[in-house]
Amino acid sequence: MKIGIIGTGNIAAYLLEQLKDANVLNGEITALLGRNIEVGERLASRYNVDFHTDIREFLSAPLDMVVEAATIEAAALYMKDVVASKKNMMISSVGVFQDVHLLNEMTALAKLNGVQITLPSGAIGGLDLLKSANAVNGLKNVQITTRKSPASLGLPYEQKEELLFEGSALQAIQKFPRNVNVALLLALAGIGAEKTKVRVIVDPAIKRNTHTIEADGDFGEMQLHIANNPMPANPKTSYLAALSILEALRDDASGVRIGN
Ligand SMILES: NC(=O)C1=CN([C@@H]2O[C@H](COP(=O)(O)OP(=O)(O)OC[C@H]3O[C@@H](n4cnc5c(N)ncnc54)[C@H](OP(=O)(O)O)[C@@H]3O)[C@@H](O)[C@H]2O)C=CC1
Ligand SMILES: O=C([O-])CC(=O)C(=O)O
Repeated sequence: MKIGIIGTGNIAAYLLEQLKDANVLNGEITALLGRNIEVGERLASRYNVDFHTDIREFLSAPLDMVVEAATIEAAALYMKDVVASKKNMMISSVGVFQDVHLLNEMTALAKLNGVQITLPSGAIGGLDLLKSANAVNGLKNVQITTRKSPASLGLPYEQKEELLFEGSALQAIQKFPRNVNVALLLALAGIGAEKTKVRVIVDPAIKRNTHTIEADGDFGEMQLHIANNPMPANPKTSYLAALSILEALRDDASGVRIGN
C-alpha cells in the first residue's frame, strides 16, 4: 500500500517516523502534501518521500490511501479531489463533518468512485459500542466531558480551572476546532451533532487530555474514561490519535475486521 499524507505537522511526522521501519505496516509513505515548504522539504529529504504543494501533482502519484493530518479547513479543501481521484482516505480532522450534508455528499462520492473513507477512532474509544447500541435506534443520550490543560487548549498558563463550554457537539467543534474532533466522532457514531452533549473544562492541575464519555439507551449504559498522554510536538493532540491512524491503516490491509 502506498500512502500519501496531507499535513506536515505532528501526526504527519509521527507517521513518517514509525513507517520508515518496513516491518510496522505492509505499506509505505511515498508522498506528502503541505503548504509549509521549509518543513515539507525537510521531512521529504529525511524520510525519502516526495513533497508537493499542489494537490494535482500529489494525486498524480500512484497512491492507494491518503491520510489527512492537517486541519478542518484543509480536509474541506482537498477531500473531494482525493476521493474523485479514486484514492481511499483517512480523515483526522473529523470536525469537517459538522456539516452533515458534506458527509452525505462524500459518502455518495466514495461509493461512486469505489473507495472507502475512514474516520479512525482518534483520541477516544467506544465508537463500536455506540454503533451497536444504536443499531435499531435505541441509543438515547451521549455526553463527553473533555478536560485539558491550558497548554493543550492553547490558553495562557495561569488560567484557573473552569468550565469553558457546555452545549452540543455542533457548537463545540465550532468553538474548539483543534480540540474536540472526538465529539464529532461520537456524534457520527451515535445520535448526531445536535443531540450529543459536550463539556470542555480547562484544568491547570491536569497533565493528560482526558475524555469521559457517558451513554445510555435500550442497551443499558456505559461510562468510559480515557486519560491520554499528549504528544510532545503538539499537546493539543493525544498520542492515541496518532496510534489510531496506524492501527486503522493496519486494519485496512488485513482480511479480518474485529469489533462491531
Ligand atoms: N480525530 C481525533 O481524535 C483527533 C484529531 N486531531 C486532528 O488531527 C489534525 C492533525 O493533528 P496534528 O498533526 O497534531 O496537528 P498539527 O497542528 O501539528 O499539524 C497540522 C499541520 O497541517 C498543516 N496544514 C495546515 N493547513 C494546511 C493546508 N491547507 N494544506 C496542507 N497542510 C496544512 C500545518 O502546517 P503549516 O501551518 O505549517 O502550514 C500543520 O503542520 C488536526 O486537525 C487535529 O485537530 C487531533 C487529535 C485527535
Ligand atoms: O487529542 C485529543 O485528545 C482530542 C483532540 O484533540 C480532538 O479531538 O481534536
